[in-house]
Amino acid sequence: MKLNVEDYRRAARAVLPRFVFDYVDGAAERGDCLQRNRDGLDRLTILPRVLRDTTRLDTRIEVFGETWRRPFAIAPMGFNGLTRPQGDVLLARAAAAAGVPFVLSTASNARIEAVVQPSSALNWFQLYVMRERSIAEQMVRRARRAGYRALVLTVDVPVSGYRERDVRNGFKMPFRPSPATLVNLAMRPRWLLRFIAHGMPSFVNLAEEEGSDTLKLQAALLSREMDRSLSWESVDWLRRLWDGPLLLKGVLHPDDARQARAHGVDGLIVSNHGGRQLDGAIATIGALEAVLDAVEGRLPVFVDSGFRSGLDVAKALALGARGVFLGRPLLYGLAVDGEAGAAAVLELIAGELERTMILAGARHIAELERGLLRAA
Ligand SMILES: Cc1cc2nc3c(=O)[nH]c(=O)nc-3n(C[C@H](O)[C@H](O)[C@H](O)COP(=O)(O)O)c2cc1C
Ligand SMILES: CCCCC(=O)C(=O)O
Repeated sequence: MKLNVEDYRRAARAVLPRFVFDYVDGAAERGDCLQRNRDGLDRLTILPRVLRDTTRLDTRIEVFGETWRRPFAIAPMGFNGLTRPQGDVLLARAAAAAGVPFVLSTASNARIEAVVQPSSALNWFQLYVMRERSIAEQMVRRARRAGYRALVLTVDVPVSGYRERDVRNGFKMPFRPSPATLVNLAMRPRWLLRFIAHGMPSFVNLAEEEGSDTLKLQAALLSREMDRSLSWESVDWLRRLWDGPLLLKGVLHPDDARQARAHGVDGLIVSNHGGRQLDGAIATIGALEAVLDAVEGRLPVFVDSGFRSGLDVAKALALGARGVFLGRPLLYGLAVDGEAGAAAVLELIAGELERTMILAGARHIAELERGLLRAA
C-alpha cells in the first residue's frame, strides 16, 4: 500500500536500476542541503483555526491570468526518459489531467513539440543556456511556436553540483556501466526490457541544431556544462526574445530578487535545485520570507526543494508563496506506475493539502496566511 510520498520513493527504489534511482534521488556532496530543506519545513508548525464552515473548499490559484486547479506544479527535470520511456509525455499528461502546469526541461528526452498538451494552457518550458547560445535561442523560438506559455530560466547551474552517487556509478555520457551496474541491471528486468524496447533516451532537442556535434552536446548537457558568462545582461537578452511570462528559477538572495524585478522578470522560483547544487545553500523555506519582502508583492514567488506532502505545500503558501513546484515525488510515481503513478502522487498531495486546509480552518488559498504558522 502506498499512502505517502516516502512509500512511492521506496517502491521506486525497488523497480529502478540503482544508477537511475541514485540520479533521481541523489543530491550534492554530503546531502546537507537536501536535509536542511526538510528540517526547515519540519520546524514550521500550524496553529489551526476551528469552527469554520469548510464544506466548500477551493484549492485553485490564478497565475499569469490562468487558473491552476491546485497550487502546485511539476518541476522541470532532465532525463525523465530514463525513469520511464516517454517520461516527459507521461508527466505532462498527468499534469494536464490534474489541471496543474508541467515544466519541460531543456534536457528532456521528448521533443518540445511532442510534449505540449493541447488540453492544457499550462505548458511551461525550462531553459538552460549552454555555451552555444544559438541553441537556447532556437529552443525559445520553438517553445513559443509550440504554444508554451511561460519560460523558466534556471540560474543555479553555472556548473554541475557534485553528485557523489552519480560519480560512483559512472553515470555520464557515453555511459560505461561497471560490472556491478550490469549485475544490478539484470535484477531490474522490467525496467531493462522497456529500456531495450525503446533504446537509450537522448536529449532529442539538441539534435535539431544543424551541423552541430550532437554527441558532444549531449555529453555537455548531461555534465551540465553551462554558459558561465550568464549575467543580468543575458536576462535582458532573453527578455527581448520571449514576450510571455519569464521566471528565474534558483534565486535565494533578496538582492537577486530585487534585480530580477528591475530586469523585467515576471516571477521567481526560490529553489536550491532540490539540494543538488550548492550543498551549503540555505533551506528554501528559510529563504522565502526575505525574497517575498524584497519583491513587495509585485511578482509571484514560487518555491521548491524538499516538498513531500500537502502539508508542506500549505506551509509555503501560508508564508506567502504563490505556489510550489514538486520534483522527485513525481519521478517516484512515474517509476512505479507511469502516468497513473504520477497522477496518483499529484492526487495524494492534493488530498493531503485539502485535509490540512480543513483541519486548519482554511477554506481557500488566501486563508492560508502567516497567522497559521508557528516555529516548532
Ligand atoms: C532528476 C532531476 C533532474 C532535474 N533536472 C532539472 C532540469 O533539467 N532543469 C531544472 O531547472 N531543474 C532540474 N531539477 C531540479 C528541479 O526542477 C527542482 O528544483 C527540484 O527537484 C525540487 O526539489 P524536489 O525534488 O525535492 O521536489 C532536477 C531535479 C531532479 C530530481
Ligand atoms: C541531465 C541534465 C540536467 C539535469 C539537472 O539539472 C539535475 O540533474 O539536477
